[in-house]
Amino acid sequence: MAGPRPVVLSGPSGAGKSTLLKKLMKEYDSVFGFSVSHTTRNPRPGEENGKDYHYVTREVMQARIDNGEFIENAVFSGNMYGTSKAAVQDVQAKNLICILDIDMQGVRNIKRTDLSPIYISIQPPSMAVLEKRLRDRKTESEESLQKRLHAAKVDMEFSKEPGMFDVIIINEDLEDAYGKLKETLIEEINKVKKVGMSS
Ligand SMILES: Nc1ncnc2c1ncn2[C@@H]1O[C@H](COP(=O)(O)OP(=O)(O)OP(=O)(O)O)[C@@H](O)[C@H]1O
Ligand SMILES: Nc1nc2c(ncn2[C@@H]2O[C@H](COP(=O)(O)O)[C@@H](O)[C@H]2O)c(=O)[nH]1
Repeated sequence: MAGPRPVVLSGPSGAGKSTLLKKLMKEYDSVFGFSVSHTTRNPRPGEENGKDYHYVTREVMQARIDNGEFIENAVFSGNMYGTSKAAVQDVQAKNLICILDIDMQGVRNIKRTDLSPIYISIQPPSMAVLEKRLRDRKTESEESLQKRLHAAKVDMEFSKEPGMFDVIIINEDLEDAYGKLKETLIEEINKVKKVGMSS
């Protein structure tokens, strides 16, 4: 379907992807729509089924993958995650910019599709800062935290692969990082606003 280009936000767990995308969706609520992924991990306090994720069992997730319902799927830190075709279509049907928050396996897999998004990597200023943010968030067990830190090291190298991302944003100061994110997306934002005004 023709429409605004989707946006992929990727980067290590704890780098600040959700924080940045929530700010963006708050400021431009009629411009962006979130692609609600499926996951087998448990909801965190405050997360809502159908809004943050569709929380499903492994059996349900695997059956839907086998049924061809996903554009991409991956195992991250021991849990399954995936972007369903319906999640993206729901946003695109409203002519909004679809935002996907996915890990690096998802980025590789999306590159094999015809989605053609803008690829943005959100990176932490250092591993030490990342670890502090993840610990302070208090959402992970020690085991999950260690898995996420291990994946983060791989992700930080992956983000440097030439051509992998259109833009890499270091999220040190939140307002600076948010400013860079808006700057990257302003052209697409203005296109959607223009269409909204003329319809
Ligand atoms: N620039 C920043 N300065 C300080 N703290 C930050 C900054 N950006 C985000 N945080 C905090 O760091 C923690 C991790 O951020 P967030 O949950 O947005 O990361 P994430 O990349 O979405 O992680 P995940 O992939 O695990 O969902 C949160 O507690 C958030 O409030
Ligand atoms: N490949 C995919 N990765 C996804 C998807 N949804 C989320 N994620 C990534 O998983 C990790 C962990 O997320 P968390 O919410 O448990 O902290 C993070 O890097 C997300 O970007 C997806 O559909 N596909």
